[in-house]
Amino acid sequence: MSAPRSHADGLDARVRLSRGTMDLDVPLTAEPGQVIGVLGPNGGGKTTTVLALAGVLALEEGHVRVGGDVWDDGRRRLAPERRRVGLMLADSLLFPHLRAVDNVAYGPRSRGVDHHRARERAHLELERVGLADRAASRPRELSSGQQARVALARALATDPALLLLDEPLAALDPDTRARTRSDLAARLTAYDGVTVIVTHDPLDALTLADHLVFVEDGRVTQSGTPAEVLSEPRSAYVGTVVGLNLYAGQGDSHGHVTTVKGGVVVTTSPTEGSVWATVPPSAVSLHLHEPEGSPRNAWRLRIASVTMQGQSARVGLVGELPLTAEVTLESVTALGLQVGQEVWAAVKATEVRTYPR
Ligand SMILES: Nc1ncnc2c1ncn2[C@@H]1O[C@H](COP(=O)(O)OP(=O)(O)OP(=O)(O)O)[C@@H](O)[C@H]1O
Repeated sequence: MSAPRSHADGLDARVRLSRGTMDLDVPLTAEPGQVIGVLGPNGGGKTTTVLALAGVLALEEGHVRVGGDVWDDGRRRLAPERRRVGLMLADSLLFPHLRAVDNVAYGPRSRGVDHHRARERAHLELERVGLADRAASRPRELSSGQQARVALARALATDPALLLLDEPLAALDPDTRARTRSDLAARLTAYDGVTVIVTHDPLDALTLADHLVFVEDGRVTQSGTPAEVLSEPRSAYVGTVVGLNLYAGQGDSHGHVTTVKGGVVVTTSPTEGSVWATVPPSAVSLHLHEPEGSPRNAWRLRIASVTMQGQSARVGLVGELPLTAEVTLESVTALGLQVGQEVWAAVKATEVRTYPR
């Protein structure tokens, strides 16, 4: 029987360093085979974390241990080229004059593997990303999605214990992105090292990662499985990513939550004390007049934005309670919704969830 896998065999890191005005302190642990999705707003510290794991930036404190090897202990740092690490960025950074197979073989070659074995390995890695028949193509003869797959093959050709993907799909158009995302997911399933993927795209994170870590202003604001994060977001940014209206507030035993900005939300599932309250945008209905039958939640708000999304529209509302509503296109037309207009927004108390903050 094989020994159970643990963080000691995978990634065990606490990345502490300052960069400019940012003070970064990010713990990250993962078992072999796990995919960690790192998300966060611009400037939050995601790329800095990746650069520290790769060894490009030194830790000031903390540690990076991978597969039981110490890569950085805050005093001594293993050079990037001596780490078993694979890196893939938004720009695939392929050598334009080299064929795909030689681009992939470059990694093992630069680590001392002989020419023949490096090329053999490169062919195998190209086959694993579905590009066996494009080995002789140069980057300019490949589509953007194929170039991304060559970059992935190159990152994996050195048998990294840690694979770092920083916005790997960001440069692709939406169709190519969707296809490459599923190719990437398939390849990662067969990879037994730890993967850390930095992304802005919730879909990338939810489809590729089995654990999410949100980094905002140098700190982890939430971490958990996608299901945990989806059901209980714990920062305004996470709320936006998972597409829920999220309010911090104080709850009482009668189901009233007074939000920190002053608005009141009523729920049938009260939690007392410091709470988060969520309202799904699809649960918000909009009306020109005060809704009858007095729903427990009705606010008079002003429309700040209307964005079409397929067959529905997202309506941004401001006032005593900032709110996003998702309504049908028919409602937009029937109500004649326009930016600047005042409307009533109603939400059933049964649709409001609360949980401790
Ligand atoms: N070379 C640098 N010198 C000084 N400060 C820097 C440097 N690079 C980044 N920073 C600062 O470090 C912080 C984190 O940057 P980082 O690139 O890690 O963020 P990020 O989360 O990856 O953002 P983005 O999503 O925009 O790529 C930022 O506030 C930035 O101002």
